[in-house]
Amino acid sequence: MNKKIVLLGSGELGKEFVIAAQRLGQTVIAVDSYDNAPAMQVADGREVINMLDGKALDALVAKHSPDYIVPEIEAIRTERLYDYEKQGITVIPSAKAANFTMNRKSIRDLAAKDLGLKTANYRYATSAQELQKAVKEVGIPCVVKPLMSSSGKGQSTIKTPDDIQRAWDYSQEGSRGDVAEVIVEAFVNFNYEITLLTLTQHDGNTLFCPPIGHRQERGDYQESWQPAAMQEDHLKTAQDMAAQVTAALGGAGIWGVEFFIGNDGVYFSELSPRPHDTGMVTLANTQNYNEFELHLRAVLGLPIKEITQERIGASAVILATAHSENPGFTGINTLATAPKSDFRLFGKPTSRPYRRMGVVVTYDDLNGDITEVVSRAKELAAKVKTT
Ligand SMILES: Nc1ncnc2c1ncn2[C@@H]1O[C@H](COP(=O)(O)OP(=O)(O)OP(=O)(O)O)[C@@H](O)[C@H]1O
Ligand SMILES: NCC(=O)N[C@@H]1O[C@H](COP(=O)([O-])[O-])[C@@H](O)[C@H]1O
Ligand SMILES: [Mg+2]
Repeated sequence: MNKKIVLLGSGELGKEFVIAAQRLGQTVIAVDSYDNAPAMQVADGREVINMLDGKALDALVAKHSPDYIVPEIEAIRTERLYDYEKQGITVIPSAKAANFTMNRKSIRDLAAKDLGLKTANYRYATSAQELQKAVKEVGIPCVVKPLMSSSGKGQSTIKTPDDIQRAWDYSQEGSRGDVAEVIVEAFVNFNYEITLLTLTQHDGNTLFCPPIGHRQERGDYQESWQPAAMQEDHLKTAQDMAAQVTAALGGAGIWGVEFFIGNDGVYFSELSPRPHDTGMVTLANTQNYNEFELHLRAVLGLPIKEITQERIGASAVILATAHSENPGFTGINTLATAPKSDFRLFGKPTSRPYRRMGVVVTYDDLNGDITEVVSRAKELAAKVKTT
């Protein structure tokens, strides 16, 4: 069963996915907009194209005629994926999932309006003037995000009316794709937030990983841990919502479904139809299969009967501090000698401030102390500096 997979996006998440695929003898062509991206370094082949260019995507798919197309980022001309599905290529998890999640409007309207899930109150705006009006309607504080962006790019919080113009300008700098529109969401004063990794399978058996807690700065994750302590009824509510939204989008794979938990219950935030950055905590072997192995097995249609928690764990990111064409690290020996921990350096060929360059994972056995495991991950990550 050697299958050919075209991976659209070749960052750190793709790299671990390719490693999982290689271990089961699959062939992967890794694609991104720049050469020597992390996943390319371990794949069978590579292509450098602009994935927002439909013609370039068509040519790539025609050239390789893969069994599977696995999107790894959002910035893809996802409308084209429906056609590839019609040609008999399996898009993971489905063309609809990739298409709806690339634009915050489609996924938010599906969740809030069609499925009636609880979300932050929200409006859309296509100009600074419309944003003024939208902010009045949802109230201050509120969060502004480009419809097409990820990892917090172009995202900011409005705390006073004076912030509105700046939030608009910032959203336009951080937006990728060709849409100028933003979503403005009421600020949810949550107690904590989680990612619920959800596995959908061809046989209809949907499974959930233990919830992952995480902390964000500038809209980007800093640490994550598993399991996140949670009230049983909140977990059940989140699982129900995750089952509904993944069923509406269709297909098999791992999904990172994000929730805020406040005093007034569980809010659906957004989801990735692919491995999630906060799910890198599973690289600490917290589960019988990490999120990348789960994704690969779901892609190949290998049945997963259960997901079990084997350890507790945490992850903390290693971020670059400066622009470099030849990034390096100091402090790696400290990581190498630390007990109950491991790390990844992604091999990104260039750095810019706040670019994620690596990750530290820590773990303990099931009766360990999660707070201690998280502090250890943070302390270790802080010992590494990029040069
Ligand atoms: N309405 C909100 N109220 C309070 N906090 C929010 C709200 N929206 C976003 N945040 C905070 O910002 C973080 C990033 O937001 P979101 O997940 O929407 O951005 P993103 O760019 O899609 O990030 P990623 O691609 O990494 O998941 C959230 O995890 C949360 O901490
Ligand atoms: N929140 C989404 C996320 O974490 N995506 C991961 O980051 C890479 C882009 O990194 P880069 O911006 O450093 O090239 C993506 O390719 C994916 O692996
Ligand atoms: Mg998010």
